[in-house]
Amino acid sequence: MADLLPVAEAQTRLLALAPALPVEHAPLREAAGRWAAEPVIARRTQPELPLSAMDGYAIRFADMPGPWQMIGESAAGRPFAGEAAAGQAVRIFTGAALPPGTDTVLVQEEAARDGAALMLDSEGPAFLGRNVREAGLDFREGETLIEAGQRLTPARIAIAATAGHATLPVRRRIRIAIAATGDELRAPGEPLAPGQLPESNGTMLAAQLADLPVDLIDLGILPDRQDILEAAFRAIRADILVTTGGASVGDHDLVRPALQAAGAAIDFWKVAIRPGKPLMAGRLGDAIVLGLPGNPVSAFVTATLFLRPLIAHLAGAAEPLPRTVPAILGEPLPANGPRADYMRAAHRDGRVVAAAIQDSSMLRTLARADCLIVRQPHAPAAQPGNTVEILQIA
Ligand SMILES: Nc1nc2c(c(=O)[nH]1)N[C@H]1C(S)=C(S)[C@@H](COP(=O)(O)OP(=O)(O)OC[C@H]3O[C@@H](n4cnc5c(N)ncnc54)[C@H](O)[C@@H]3O)O[C@H]1N2
Ligand code: MOO
Repeated sequence: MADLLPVAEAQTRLLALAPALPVEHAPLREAAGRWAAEPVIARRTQPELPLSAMDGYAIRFADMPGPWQMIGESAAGRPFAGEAAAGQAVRIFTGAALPPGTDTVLVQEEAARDGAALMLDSEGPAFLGRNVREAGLDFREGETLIEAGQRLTPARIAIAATAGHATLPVRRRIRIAIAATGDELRAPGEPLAPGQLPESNGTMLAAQLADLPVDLIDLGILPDRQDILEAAFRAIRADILVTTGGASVGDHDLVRPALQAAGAAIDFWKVAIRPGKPLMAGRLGDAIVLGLPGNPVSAFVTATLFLRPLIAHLAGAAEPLPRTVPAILGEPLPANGPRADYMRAAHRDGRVVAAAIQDSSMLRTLARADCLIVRQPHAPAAQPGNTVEILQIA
């Protein structure tokens, strides 16, 4: 197994092939799901003024227990114009600015009204500042709200909007060409002659990348012909070329020779991983090439561990690799061999159980799985109740 590259080393070498893509300023809705290319700094303080957290009455706490004289109203976006003096109160609503002279909000459920007179109907606010959101409670102008390399999640898009940004700095979108290879493949739904098979890897990969900032170039199904593969690879104008199939050692596994004939420099081929051993990576002109194995489960696992991280890295992610989480094993596992194993598994009664058959051609076990149990090379046998690391996939 000396010729098989450990998974972590292969990931490091793949990411090292990636250039730094240019930064652009994308409108917030287009920036969502991408990664901040620079820190995002607050351009304003939130809230800018003390605001009421409840519907009720703005009062001075020193006037407790009342009564008060009502002098006006403050609503969100329509603040009270004047200032409250001792003994005065202002009707106020959630999100409205606290009128000058007041410091506390009496919620309306604890108050009684008689015309312009306001009285307590229970104990009232317990302390000065009750039900008031102080200026700067959320954040202050100049504070860093999002670090460079963090993903622009829905919450981070919202805070950027609140902080005064209409656009955010992100790496430009990534152009990715996907080619399935194999004479036996036909587009999904097409009639099949004996020995033919519906193409599924291209569709699966597109689905696996649906949440990433990529523009797909679909090269469709390429035949097992080195000259045709080479011509197709030469014509690529993309940041990443992904192929599936033809990566192994058979007479019809022509992706590597075709890439080399097209001028590609292969950085590595074959990784100590199951499934997915014949994975290859390299450069073809300006493009990074990733050759995934053809077995559907192998393509899925290597896309999870290599293709998605490569895209995240190009897109500016500080932490592009998928993160495992601990889980409790429900059934025993045998000792592992020399390759890291990513076993299709599912949660059952709060524990994870690996599928009985781990064949890399079987989409049914993959479709039933909600996680992959990660077994390090030479991991000893594991028993129910042991903690294992998993990658969530559904
Ligand atoms: N003598 C050896 N044989 C094999 C080795 C080896 O080391 N020595 N490695 C095995 C491993 S591990 C894998 S994984 C496979 C993958 O090889 P390839 O990348 O060359 O894959 P293909 O032979 O082209 O296809 C494998 C299998 O998957 C089906 N397939 C391919 N593409 C698609 C697609 N786009 N959609 C659906 N199904 C696809 C294809 O029909 C084959 O059944 O090699 C082992 N062999
Ligand atoms: O390692 Mo290959 O990916 O199963 O069968």
